[in-house]
Amino acid sequence: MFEKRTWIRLPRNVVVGHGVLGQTIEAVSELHLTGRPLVVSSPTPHEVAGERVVAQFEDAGYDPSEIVIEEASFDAVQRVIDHASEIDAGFLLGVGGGKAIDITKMAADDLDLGFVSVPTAASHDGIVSGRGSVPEGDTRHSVAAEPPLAVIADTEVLAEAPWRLTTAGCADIISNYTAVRDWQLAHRLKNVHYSEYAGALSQMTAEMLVESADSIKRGLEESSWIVVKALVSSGVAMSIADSSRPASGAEHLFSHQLDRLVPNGALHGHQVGVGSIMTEYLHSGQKGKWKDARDALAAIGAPTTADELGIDDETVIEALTTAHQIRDRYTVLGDGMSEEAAIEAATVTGVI
Ligand SMILES: NC(=O)C1=CN([C@@H]2O[C@H](COP(=O)(O)OP(=O)(O)OC[C@H]3O[C@@H](n4cnc5c(N)ncnc54)[C@H](O)[C@@H]3O)[C@@H](O)[C@H]2O)C=CC1
Ligand SMILES: O=C(CO)COP(=O)(O)O
Ligand SMILES: [Zn+2]
Repeated sequence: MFEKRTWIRLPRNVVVGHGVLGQTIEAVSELHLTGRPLVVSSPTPHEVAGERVVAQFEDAGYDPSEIVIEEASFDAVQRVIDHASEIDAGFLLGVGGGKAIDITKMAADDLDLGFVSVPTAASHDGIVSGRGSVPEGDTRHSVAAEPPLAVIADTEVLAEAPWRLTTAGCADIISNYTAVRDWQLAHRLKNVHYSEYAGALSQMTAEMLVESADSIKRGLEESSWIVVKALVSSGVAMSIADSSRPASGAEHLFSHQLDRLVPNGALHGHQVGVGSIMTEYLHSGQKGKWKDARDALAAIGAPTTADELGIDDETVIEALTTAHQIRDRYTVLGDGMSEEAAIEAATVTGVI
């Protein structure tokens, strides 16, 4: 008997463009979501877009409520769950960067409520994914979460966000190259399930972004359009895989470890970008493609060195040698790098 089964959960409405934040009610009512909307955001996104979303619901006769969270943590998820239960929320909207969106999709999953993703920055590829990424103690959890029923990505809002957020989104996409290489390696060495479709989509997304590098420029709204489409595509790859594997390999483990060592350090996308220069070197050696990764990042103005991340050399080495401990995910780091090997990789690639 044929036993294979797959269940791919994707958004129904992906609304991208100039001023589409003003179409929130339309996008939501088309989904037949009922009850009180709960808008979840973090402090700046609350000012940039959250207030406007709440005002639209008020004008349309809904009875919205809002909660502002400060960080991505299980405590924050619980606060949202408690607030949603208190007000008897009917559905949730996550308005903000990766952290606010992750918290909302995890709370929505627990509450069994619909969730709408409203990114205010093109800084990460969790906009569409059905995964949540949260640190806890010495580890980093990638947990199944509620994928959005709709995405409302207003390119006017995204283009007005600080430029570094957009370059971080580009770097999160460029890191897909090494993430897929790690995934294939884990498939060959550890028989980890590999999805050809998800792997190919993730790689193609990175290729298309790199080919568009000339059009990704500060002050051009078109750039936000290009980047957010890539972020959506990368999230779809994660949804197809039902795992963050297509977009998260050793370069992400390195970044997660940096988050532990230097809380509030550099942006997620910038860290994974620098990580991918070094993990590409580990995959393909000195004459390999690590220079392509570095040049692609440099072309869009993302950091390529520890200095540009604002992180000292010792911390980079500590993160590299301990990254494999973060999570049970086999990558090119294997069972860990020696300090000498880490210094060699970081030095040859010019990261330190
Ligand atoms: N679940 C998933 O599949 C994925 C999750 N992530 C997670 O997302 C997080 C990284 O996302 P980020 O967006 O970099 O972090 P973030 O949510 O902390 O946002 C970065 C900063 O940008 C600010 N910001 C957002 N929109 C703004 C705007 N329009 N104007 C001015 N400032 C604005 C925020 O207030 C924050 O200070 C990490 O926790 C990472 O693990 C990243 C990729 C995929
Ligand atoms: O950041 C991600 C993909 O870009 C998600 O990855 P994690 O599963 O490592 O949190
Ligand atoms: Zn990422």
